[in-house]
Amino acid sequence: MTKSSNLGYPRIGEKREWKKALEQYWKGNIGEQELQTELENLRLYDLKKQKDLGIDLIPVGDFSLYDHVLDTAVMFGLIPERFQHQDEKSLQTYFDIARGNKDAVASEMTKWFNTNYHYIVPEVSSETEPRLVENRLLPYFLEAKEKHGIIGKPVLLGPVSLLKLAKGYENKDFDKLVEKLVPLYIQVLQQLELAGAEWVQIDEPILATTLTEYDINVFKKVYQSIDSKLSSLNVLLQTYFESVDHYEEVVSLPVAGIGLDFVHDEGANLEALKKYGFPADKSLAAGIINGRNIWKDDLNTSLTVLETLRSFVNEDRLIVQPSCSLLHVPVTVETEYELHPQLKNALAFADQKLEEINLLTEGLNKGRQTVEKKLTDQAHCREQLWKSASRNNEDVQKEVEFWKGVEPTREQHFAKRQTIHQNFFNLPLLPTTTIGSLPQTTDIRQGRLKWRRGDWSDADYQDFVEANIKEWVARQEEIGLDVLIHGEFERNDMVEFFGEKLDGFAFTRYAWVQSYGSRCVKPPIIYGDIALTEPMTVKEISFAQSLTEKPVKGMLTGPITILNWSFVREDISEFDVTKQIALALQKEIRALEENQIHMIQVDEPALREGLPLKPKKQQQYLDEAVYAFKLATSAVKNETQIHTHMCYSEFGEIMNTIDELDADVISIEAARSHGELIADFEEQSYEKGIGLGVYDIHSPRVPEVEEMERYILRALKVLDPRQFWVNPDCGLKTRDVTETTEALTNMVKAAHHVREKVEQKSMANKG
Ligand SMILES: CN1c2c(nc(N)[nH]c2=O)NC[C@@H]1CNc1ccc(C(=O)N[C@@H](CCC(=O)N[C@@H](CCC(=O)N[C@@H](CCC(=O)O)C(=O)O)C(=O)O)C(=O)O)cc1
Ligand SMILES: N[C@@H](CCS)C(=O)O
Ligand SMILES: [Zn+2]
Repeated sequence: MTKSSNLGYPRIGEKREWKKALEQYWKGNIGEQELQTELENLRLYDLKKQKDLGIDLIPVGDFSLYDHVLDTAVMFGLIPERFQHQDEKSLQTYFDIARGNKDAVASEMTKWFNTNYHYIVPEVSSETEPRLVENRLLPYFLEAKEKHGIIGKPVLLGPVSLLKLAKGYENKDFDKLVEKLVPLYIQVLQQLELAGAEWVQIDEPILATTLTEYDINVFKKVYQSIDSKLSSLNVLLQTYFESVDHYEEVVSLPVAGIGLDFVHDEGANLEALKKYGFPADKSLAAGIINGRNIWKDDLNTSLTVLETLRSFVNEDRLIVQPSCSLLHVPVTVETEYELHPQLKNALAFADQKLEEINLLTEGLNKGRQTVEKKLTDQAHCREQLWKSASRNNEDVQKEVEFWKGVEPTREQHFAKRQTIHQNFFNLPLLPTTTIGSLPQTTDIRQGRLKWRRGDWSDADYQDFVEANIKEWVARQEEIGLDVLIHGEFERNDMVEFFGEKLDGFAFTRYAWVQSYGSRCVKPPIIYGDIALTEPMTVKEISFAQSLTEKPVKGMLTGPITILNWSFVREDISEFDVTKQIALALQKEIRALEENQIHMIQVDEPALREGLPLKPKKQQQYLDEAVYAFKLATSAVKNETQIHTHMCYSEFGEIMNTIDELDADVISIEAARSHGELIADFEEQSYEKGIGLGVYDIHSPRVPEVEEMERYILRALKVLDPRQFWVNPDCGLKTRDVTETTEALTNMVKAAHHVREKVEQKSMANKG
C-alpha cells in the first residue's frame, strides 16, 4: 500500500491562536504555563485534524515557538556567546536570541531560501563545541503517541543544512563542525527509535541549491555515520523547493527514503528519475502537491505522474506528499465566507491540500476509477476560474503588449539627476529619513477594524488616519528628520493594501501565513488581470506634504515584491503578471507627481528573496526584475527622486542588479546583519545614494547614539558622505511610539554628530 504523508503543518492556527498566545506571553499577560497549555491544545488539535484527513505519516516537531532553525540551533547548544550566561534551556534565552534584550542584540534574521519566511541565523564559530542540550523532538513525539495514538514522524533540520545556514565560522572548519554535530544527531535519533518512532524526516533543503562534489561527499559521510548507528528507525532524507542537482548521488545516500520535489523546476527530478531509475531498497516520498501556492491541483496530471513513479518504485515504497512543508500556505479555505464562489472553488490551502494527497493516495491504492468523479469535479472548478472574464481584460493585455521590446529608461543619467536633485531638495550631508511605516499601534488596528465592521464611516476612518499623519508629521519635524514619510497608517500590510485596491486581486479574511516570529502576513491572491482604477496613495501622501515644508517621500510597494508576496495565477507567466503590476504602479507614480510629490520610494524587499535557487535561472529573473522596476519608475520627471528599499536578505551577489534598477537612492537593512553588508562595498563601487540601516527595528531595544554613530562611521570608511543617507533597517510598524521616538531621536543625533565631524574634516582639508 502506498502511504500518504505531510512534511509540516502551519503552526499558527486557524485564527492565529499561536501568534496571540505568544504576544500575550511577551506582554506579560499570561505566564509560561498558560502559554504552553495554549500551544499544546493547538498542536493536538492540528495533529487530530491531520489524522482525520487520513494522513498516514504525520509530522511532529515541525511545531515551533518561534522558528525551527532556532530550535535546532538551541537544541545543539549553538547559543551566541552574548547569551551564554543565561539558562540555555529557558524560554527567556530562546526568545532573547530571536528578539534581542536590553543588553544584547538579536541574532541575524534572514529569508528561508526563496520564501517570505525568515529564520534566525545560527551563530557558530570555528571553536564552537556543540552539545545536546535537550532532545526537543522527544516530547512532541510522545505527546502525539499518548494523546492521539499517532506514531508521528519527527522532523528535524539536518546537520549539513543547519551548518550551511549558520554564520561565523571559517569554511575550512565546516567538516570539523559537521563531525561534532553528527554524534549529537545520532543521540537524538536513537532516543526517538527507543521511544517507538518508525520514520524520521531529516530536512536537507540545501540539497536543492548548487553544491560541490566536496559537499556531496560530506553528505555521504554524515548519512553513513547516522545509518551505521540506527537499527529500526527509518531516515527519510527530505529535499524541497527545487530539484536536486546531484540526483544519482542523492538517491544513493544510505537512508531508507528520499523526499523529492516533483512540482518545481519543470519536472527535472522526474526526468532524472526516468533516466537513472530509483534504488529498489528505498522509499520515494513524492512531493506532488504544491506546498507554495493555493490553487487546487490538476489531480489528473498528478495522478499520472504518480503512476509513472510507481512503475519505478514498488507501491509499498511510494509515499505521496506535498512538495514542501505547508508552513507557507494558510490553514483552511473553509472559513473564507466572503470569497466569490468561483474563486473559492479553485482554492486549496493546507487542509485542502492534505485532502488532495489523501485522494491521490486512494487513487493509487484503489485504482483511478474510484476517484474519477472527484478528479473531474476538481478539474471543472479549475476551468471555471481559468476561463473567467477577470482573466481577459483587453486594455491591460494591450498595454503589456505595447511595452514589449521597449526599454524603459530615465531621461537623464544618474550623474545629471544627482545635481538636479541637490538643487531641488537642498538636503544636508547625511540626510536622515525612515523607511515608510510608523508604529501600527493597537489603536490604529482597532480603528481600521471599526471601519471594516461598518462601525465607522469612510469619512470617520479618513479623519482618524489623517489625525495620525498630522501627529507624526509634527513629531518627525520635532525629532529633526530631513525627509519625512506619512507613516502608512492606512495600510494593513505593504502588499495586501495594494492588493485590496487593484483589480485582479482578491483578499481573504483568515488566510494568514507566518513571516517571522509571531508576525504573519495575509498574501493577496492574484487571480485576474491587474488594473489601477483610481489612485491608491495620493490622498494620504499629499495630506502629509500639505503639513510640512520638508519633502515627504511617497511610498509604494514595487512590482516584484507585490508578485512575490502574493499567491499568483499560473495560467500566464509571472513576468507578464509583474508587468501588469508595474504598469499600474507607473500610473500611480504619475498621479503622485501630479500632486507635487517629488520623492517616491518603491520598495523591493522581496527582490533578492525571489532569486531562483538554481543559478541557470537567476539572470533571467534579475533582468525581468530590473525591467519591471524601470517600467514602473522610469517615466518620471528629472527632478523626481526615486528611492527603493530592501531588507533581510543577502545582497552581495545582486549589487549589479541593485545598480541597474537606476534608483537614485536605496535604503538597505544592514544593522540586523551586524554590519556585514558594508564589506560588499569594499569590493564593489556604488555611486548612487545609499542608506545602510543603522539600527535593527525588529528588536524592542533602543540603540544608543554612539552605537549608531559607529555604524555610520564604519560605513563612511567605504562610502562617500555625499552619497550616504541615515535611516533604520526597515519600517517601524512593529515598534511602539516611545521606542520609535527615542530611537529616531538618537539616530538624528548620531547623524548630526557625524555630519559635524565630516564638515570639520572637509573644512580642515580645504584650509
Ligand atoms: C516587511 N515585511 C513584510 C513581508 N511581507 C509582507 N507581506 N509584508 C511586510 O511588511 N515580509 C518581510 C517583512 C516581514 N515583516 C513583517 C512585519 C510586520 C508584520 C505584521 O505586523 N503583521 C501583522 C499583521 C498585519 C495586518 O494585516 N494587520 C491588520 C489587522 C489584522 C488583525 O489582526 N485584525 C484583528 C483585529 C485587530 C486587532 O485587534 O489588532 C482581527 O481581525 O482579529 C491591520 O492592520 O488591519 C501581524 O499581526 O502579524 C508582518 C511582517
Ligand atoms: N515601506 C515599508 C517597507 C518595509 S520592507 C515599511 O516601512 O514598512
Ligand atoms: Zn524592509
